[in-house]
Amino acid sequence: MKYLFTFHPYKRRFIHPVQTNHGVWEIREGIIVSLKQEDGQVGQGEIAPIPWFGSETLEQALEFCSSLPKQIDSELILSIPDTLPACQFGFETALTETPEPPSLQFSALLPAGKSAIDASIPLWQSGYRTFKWKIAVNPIDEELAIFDLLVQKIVQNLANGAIRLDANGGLSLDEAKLWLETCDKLMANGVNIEFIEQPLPRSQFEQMLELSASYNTKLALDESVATLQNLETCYSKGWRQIFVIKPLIIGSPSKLRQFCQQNQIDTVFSSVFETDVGRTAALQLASELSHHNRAVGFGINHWFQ
Ligand SMILES: O=C(O)CCC(=O)c1ccccc1C(=O)O
Ligand SMILES: [Mg+2]
Repeated sequence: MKYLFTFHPYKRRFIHPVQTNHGVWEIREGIIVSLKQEDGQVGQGEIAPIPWFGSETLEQALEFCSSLPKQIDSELILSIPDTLPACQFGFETALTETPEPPSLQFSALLPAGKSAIDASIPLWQSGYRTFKWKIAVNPIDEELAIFDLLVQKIVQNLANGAIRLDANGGLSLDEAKLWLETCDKLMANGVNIEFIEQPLPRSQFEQMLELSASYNTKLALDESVATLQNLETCYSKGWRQIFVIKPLIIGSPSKLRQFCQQNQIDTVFSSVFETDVGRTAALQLASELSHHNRAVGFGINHWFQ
């Protein structure tokens, strides 16, 4: 099948810049690709790279789009190299129509620092029961003190709430142990700490593997499994706890499907602050492939001005 190919770059400013251990993120840039069939039907897909996370850059994606002829076919799309994972996702999802995904449980992302506490209240009231809080942004004693209040507010007082922490690879080994001890104690008191995400940088896989065997609190890999090749490597090296999957940057959705069907891995699907085009395709994959006891990290769909 031949398609008429066009693409449109976009740029959106966050209402509240996103703060992580990697720094402050103010503008989300990406590309919407359109594939028009001979009968006039148009399929859309989204390319939303995060270079600091291990995907290609926006420039590389733009260069790839610009290098293509006006007419392309699915054979070309299925042969996009693994060095362009966000392009693989954008083009492949534009080939197929996505039905409305069934309803999923969503996790809400709290702002870093102490504003998390106030932010959690209206989110709880609007129905969120899983919250993710970024750590390794401020000094650890400050964050431990805020965490204590956060747990009192949202998890302990109100039954059935869960909290996940995301360090974005920003902890030292000692800090990671301190967080894990803290979480283990809370868990022993009935607090639902779902997991700590990417405590150490991806260069420290072996240490994370050891930590995952030494504490009750679970660990999730995120930066370490940014692409499908990374995920396969971590799985083959013995990772059996949680894998965060960011569909828009992991690469080919058909290869992801294949991997998840062959290996019963524990997954958490997560957004990269894409538009509704990528979001719909990503949620479809999440509903097919995620374990339904884990909320998807696609909460609050109004990030942008
Ligand atoms: O996963 C979520 O709940 C929200 C999305 C999120 O945290 C995120 C979004 C963009 C880039 C990196 C990350 C991250 O998980 O580190
Ligand atoms: Mg993360």
